[in-house]
Amino acid sequence: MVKRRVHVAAAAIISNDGREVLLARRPSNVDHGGLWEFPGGKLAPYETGLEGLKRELHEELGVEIQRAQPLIRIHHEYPDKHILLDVWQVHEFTGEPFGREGQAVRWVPMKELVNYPFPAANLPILRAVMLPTEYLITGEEQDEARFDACLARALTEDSVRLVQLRAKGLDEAAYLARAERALALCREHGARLLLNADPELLDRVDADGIHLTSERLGALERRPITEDKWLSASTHDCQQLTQAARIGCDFVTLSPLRTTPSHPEVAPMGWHDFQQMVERAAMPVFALGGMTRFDANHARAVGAQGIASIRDFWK
Ligand SMILES: Nc1nc2c([nH]c(=O)n2[C@H]2C[C@H](O)[C@@H](COP(=O)(O)OP(=O)(O)OP(=O)(O)O)O2)c(=O)[nH]1
Ligand SMILES: [Mg+2]
Repeated sequence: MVKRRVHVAAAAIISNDGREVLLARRPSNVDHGGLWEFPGGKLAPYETGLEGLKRELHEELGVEIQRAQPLIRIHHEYPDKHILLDVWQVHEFTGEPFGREGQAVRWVPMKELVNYPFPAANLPILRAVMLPTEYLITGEEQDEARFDACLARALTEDSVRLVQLRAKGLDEAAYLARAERALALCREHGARLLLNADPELLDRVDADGIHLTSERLGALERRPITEDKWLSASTHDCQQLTQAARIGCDFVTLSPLRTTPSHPEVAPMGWHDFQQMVERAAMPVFALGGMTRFDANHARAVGAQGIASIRDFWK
């Protein structure tokens, strides 16, 4: 049987305060009936994703999109069809949303999203909705006071909300001490902290998750931490992306996009290859390697979650 290919545009509509997202419930008489979804629907012939989304949100909710940005694209095999979910983050709209087709519609706090039953393809969308566009990786720093000052600056002035504590030069005791201070700073600013360390360290510091080096990623058979924590990993090629999906990573970095002073010997992949790999990855991907915040829009446009960087944030 040749499967039908269906291109669906869907919207993550975020409330003004950034805390809630709008969900709709699929009627009981359609496929995936009774499950919750991000409003949207199938594209008409020759429609682009954004055109189709505008039409669907008008038809289903009575709202007009003013500003939207690509969030994530997911290819998913259902038993009867191959579906491309083309998800947009809607930042601004006019009109008061209501279920024009009789469907239930509800604003749901981000934290409660995981309690709603969704179609199987939707898990990566939940991850993407909760993630910011920028992922800070901490710089190698000898001096603890300087470390604290750099992190505090990035959290306040750059409004960074996702931090990876990378400190290859520290022994375990020094790493743990730094992690405790970094965690306190992150909590103060509502940011999440992932430890680039042995997953077992999460028993010692109650951080928000673990970032795996590609070496740790390759050695794992299964997800090393519980579902309530976040798991990210460093990847550089398709094989590592597949491994990250296999062990249930929530998101990844993919590098090096450009040549960087820290890894001058590694050939950069460039935007073309990056885009092709991101398109096949069913999880949020941060572009890494010579990235600055000025690259974030372009990263989004080619399907990424955003950018990860040390140098652009560490000053
Ligand atoms: N809108 C939407 N569809 C989703 C999500 N997750 C998911 O697997 N799907 C699937 C379910 C359907 O097979 C397909 C969307 O088709 P649909 O039936 O809603 O299409 P439509 O709104 O154009 O409705 P219709 O006029 O064809 O009845 O995508 C999601 O979060 N939102
Ligand atoms: Mg629909």
